[in-house]
Amino acid sequence: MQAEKVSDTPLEFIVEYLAKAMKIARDHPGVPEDLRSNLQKALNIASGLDSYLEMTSSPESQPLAELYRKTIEHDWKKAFEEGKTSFRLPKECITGHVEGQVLKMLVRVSGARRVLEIGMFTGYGALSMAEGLPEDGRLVACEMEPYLKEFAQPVFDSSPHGRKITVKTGPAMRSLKELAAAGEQFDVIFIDADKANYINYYTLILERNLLRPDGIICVDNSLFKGSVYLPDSDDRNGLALREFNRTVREDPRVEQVILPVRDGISVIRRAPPTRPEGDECRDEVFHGVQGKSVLDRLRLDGRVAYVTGAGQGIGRAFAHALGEAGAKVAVVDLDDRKAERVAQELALKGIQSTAVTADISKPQSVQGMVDAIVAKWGTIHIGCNNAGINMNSASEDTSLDEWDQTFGVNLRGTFICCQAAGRIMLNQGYGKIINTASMAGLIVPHPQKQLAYNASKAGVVKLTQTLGTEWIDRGVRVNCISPGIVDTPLIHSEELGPLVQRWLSDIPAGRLAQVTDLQAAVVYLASDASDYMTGHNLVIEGGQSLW
Ligand SMILES: C[S@@+](CC[C@H](N)C(=O)[O-])C[C@H]1O[C@@H](n2cnc3c(N)ncnc32)[C@H](O)[C@@H]1O
Repeated sequence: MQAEKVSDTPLEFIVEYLAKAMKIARDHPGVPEDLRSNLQKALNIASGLDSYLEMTSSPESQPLAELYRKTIEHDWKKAFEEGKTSFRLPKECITGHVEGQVLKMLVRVSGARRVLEIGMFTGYGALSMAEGLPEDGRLVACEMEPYLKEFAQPVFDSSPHGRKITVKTGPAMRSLKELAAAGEQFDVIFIDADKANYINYYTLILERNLLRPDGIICVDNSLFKGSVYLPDSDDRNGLALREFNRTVREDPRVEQVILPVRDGISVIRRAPPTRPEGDECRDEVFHGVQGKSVLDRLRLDGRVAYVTGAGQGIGRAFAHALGEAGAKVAVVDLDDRKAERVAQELALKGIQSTAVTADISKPQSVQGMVDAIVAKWGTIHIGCNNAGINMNSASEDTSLDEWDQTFGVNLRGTFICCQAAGRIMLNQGYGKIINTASMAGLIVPHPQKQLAYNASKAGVVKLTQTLGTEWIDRGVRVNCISPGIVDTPLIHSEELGPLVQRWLSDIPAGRLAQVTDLQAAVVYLASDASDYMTGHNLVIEGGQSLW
């Protein structure tokens, strides 16, 4: 038999009292109809809210639903009587669907990688937040009762996110001190244990730097059934929360808002440091350039980029990287289906993208590409001239046709793109051009023969140096990236495949480059963080050119 539901949140109390008032109004014929009708309206609004929030929040995962069911069905009284728990834990302790979704959302939108929970109970909140963490994210849950760790672990094990969770049993204060002593720091901390200790947890978190700058503390039950604002309340926990909320409100190190979800969730953000006295700290090193941290300076929000040869391989990886950093991306390729496919991939990730077909060896085609992008997005800020070709032949056999074709795309084509996009950029006084050169412009990769490719890529480096210095005073930076041997389908051809083992012995890093090894470089060169860099050849080859 289901136990009668006990009111636990301000809203549940409102519903309970309205329902009682309504019953009285119904039972007393003398109550004016108007009063009855208004009471009913208030009751309808209040009693429908929680179930509506539940219904409209994204559904919980199967392991979360299982955890909820297991928790609600468990006999907590018996567990206490049998000495399995040191307190009688009410099942209402559980965070539940809507609050779990709020926590997961906060973890996701803040980009958190490390989360700390103080007071895990059966792990609903922990698993919700773990679901919001990236693959390599980590959550430490502090819980007094070893019994609860045993209770939660099988469900954690059934979830693909459970392995992100480590449970530390024992008093939370002791665990926090251990974590601080080990130099641990968290992006999000959820406080949901013994209310009287909230203030001590909060103080320790800030004083021992357990929360990273700009990190978030969430606090559960911060409205404590309304007793934090009811003048006649003498509930000990409610009064502790009232004092806690007031202290946080007056703490200049943080900013706070309380969301009236369930029993109240405080969201507390650790504010950026206030300007200290003394000249040495009042600079951009301390406060960031225009107040932006180094990671924020790598963002490309609002920028318009194109990448040629973006239908596959390195170009596709560049297109994804620029889009992930916030840019709108024109995916340019000779093959319209490939361009379209990559543009769709970007769109799936919520990146604004467009597919453009162009042959970069043809000036009119390149002009068409530039015009199409400008017509769509108004300008171009970032040009990645990446398309290139490579035909292998011994130098004595290299035909002029092969030479011309290779140079036509790799060097002449790159110049055509630089010039067409550069005109737009010079005109607006801002631009970032990133050309794809090659390690082959520095050393002579062997044993394969590729004279035209090597010479054309060496030309790309000189083109980059020349444009980079000629245009920098008008706001246009031109740099290039020289990848080593990249693991793309091209090198697994019948001709080149057998050479892979041989190449590996020439690479200090002991492996080929993956296209993802190049992604951060293109974002850096496209961003304001690299504004003082121009004409540079950024070599990413696992050390191969140094041996
Ligand atoms: C409200 S429940 C936590 C609910 C949980 N966050 C969830 O998502 O379902 C509070 C938990 O804090 C634990 N707790 C209470 N005092 C503690 C302390 N001093 N140290 C560690 N855990 C404590 C209790 O055992 C209980 O499991």
